[in-house]
Amino acid sequence: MQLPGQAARDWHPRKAGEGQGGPSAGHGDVALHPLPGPRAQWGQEEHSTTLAPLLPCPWGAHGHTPPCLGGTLHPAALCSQRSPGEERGNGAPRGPYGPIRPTHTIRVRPLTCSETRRGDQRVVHSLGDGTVHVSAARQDATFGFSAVFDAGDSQEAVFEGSGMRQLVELATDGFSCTVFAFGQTGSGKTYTLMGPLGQVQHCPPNPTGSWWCPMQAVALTWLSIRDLLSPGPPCTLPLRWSKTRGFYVENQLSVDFESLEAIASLLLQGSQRRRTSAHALNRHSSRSHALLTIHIRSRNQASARPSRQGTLCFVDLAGSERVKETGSSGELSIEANNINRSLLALGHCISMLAKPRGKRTHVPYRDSKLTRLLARSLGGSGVTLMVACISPSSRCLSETLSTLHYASRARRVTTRPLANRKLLQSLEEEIHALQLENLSLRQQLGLPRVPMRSTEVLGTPMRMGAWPGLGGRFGPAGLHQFPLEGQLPLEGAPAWPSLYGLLRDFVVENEQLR
Ligand SMILES: Nc1ncnc2c1ncn2[C@@H]1O[C@H](COP(=O)(O)OP(=O)(O)OP(=O)(O)O)[C@@H](O)[C@H]1O
Repeated sequence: MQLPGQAARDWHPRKAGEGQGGPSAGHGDVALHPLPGPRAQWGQEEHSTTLAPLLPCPWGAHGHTPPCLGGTLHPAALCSQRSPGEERGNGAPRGPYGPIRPTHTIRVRPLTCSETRRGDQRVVHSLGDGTVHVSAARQDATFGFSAVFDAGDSQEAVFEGSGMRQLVELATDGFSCTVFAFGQTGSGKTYTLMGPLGQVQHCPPNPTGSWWCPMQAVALTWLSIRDLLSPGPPCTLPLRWSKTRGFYVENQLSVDFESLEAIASLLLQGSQRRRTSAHALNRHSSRSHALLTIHIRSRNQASARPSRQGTLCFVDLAGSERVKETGSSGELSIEANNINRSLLALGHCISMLAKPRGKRTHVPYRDSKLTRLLARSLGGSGVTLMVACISPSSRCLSETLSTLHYASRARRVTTRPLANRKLLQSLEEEIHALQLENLSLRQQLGLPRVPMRSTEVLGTPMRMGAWPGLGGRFGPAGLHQFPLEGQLPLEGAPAWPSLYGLLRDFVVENEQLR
């Protein structure tokens, strides 16, 4: 299949599930870094918006080093902006990396031309240090978040300061990562995820062809799910559930890329397929939620090392709308009600997830298509970054306050990230090889042998179940009793060891011995 005007060699569509088991031939030059791209239609009003996606290059940070040697890949990196003690619930069960709270970032957009013309006051101010102040008669309030970006901050500042870069690095290491943009209509969600003109850079090619990144994109309304990458007339796709995959969209088109231009072009066409309408607050208001998923897979066939398979999902939620303020009527007002309905369902899930584990009852994921698809990102094994977008205008005050309260509530939600099983296996192999090498270096230098750190016998690759603390709970030592993605450790399970930390220790020791 080929999109109009798109060179066939540039992209390679597949239905979801086709050829997902391993790297496909010839799709190596995938680049997910901002590049100059054509003008996008997702959210243009007074400011021009273009495809300058906040999608960095997966191999840029550490693509040619063994997994995790770069030292920046621990999910704790995402916690660095949090206050002490926030990361771990008291006595809460831990994943391999401990419970993680989604990082919460606020982005305040500039006043638009029409707001300035109308004489709207600027009532939202960043006070620095992750604090945002809303000042208005009788409604003064200050909120604290991981980071706050003001009207003058660039896309790059948001990318670097919000933790998005670490998120991408985690995705390249096998984690399931999600970036949510939410907020009132016209608050800059699409702009934040897609970016402005001229802020894109050239991305280095993927020289070893070691990554393979099929991409999928859907638009969701209350009633239907549509493929944004599939050419031809729009058709509704079914939402299914399976034990292994959880909720997923059936027959979704998956597109492989060989160049960033191809991604930019396809995103542009995808964005044009997403329905937008004009109302009083946004001339190009999105009438659906958009989910863009990039499956990041390494293609390390030569070493026969298991490949890493992470995902990076960008969720551009449709904005909440007060029909009185947007002036919507007819079909537009029905759409607005449906958007609000699905955002309410999302809010209910977040409220429930934000409760302490003991007090949590049923999380109503099944209440909407949106919450079904986001179930894993919200409370499961993924790493999530939430960007709340707000308008600084006095006219939007009540919506702004409600977004900030919503974001504060969402801060209490934790997830327990699990990298995929293959990655963990490859980490263990890496640790084992280093351990042997260090031992032999010690012998050559006449240094004493250090005690082994696990129960394994030298010469036998370490097994996941062999780590202290794992055997008792998840099965006998020496067996692969690692929970699958989505299967979370049980309440009260012993702390999981940090393979990353151990690997880093061995690398440091190795460097010293050399
Ligand atoms: N940080 C920013 N800097 C400059 N312009 C911005 C910024 N954020 C948003 N804008 C402009 O504000 C307008 C609305 O932005 P956008 O369409 O991204 O909002 P939205 O939240 O996605 O709206 P909706 O929910 O209605 O789709 C656009 O014209 C966009 O270019």
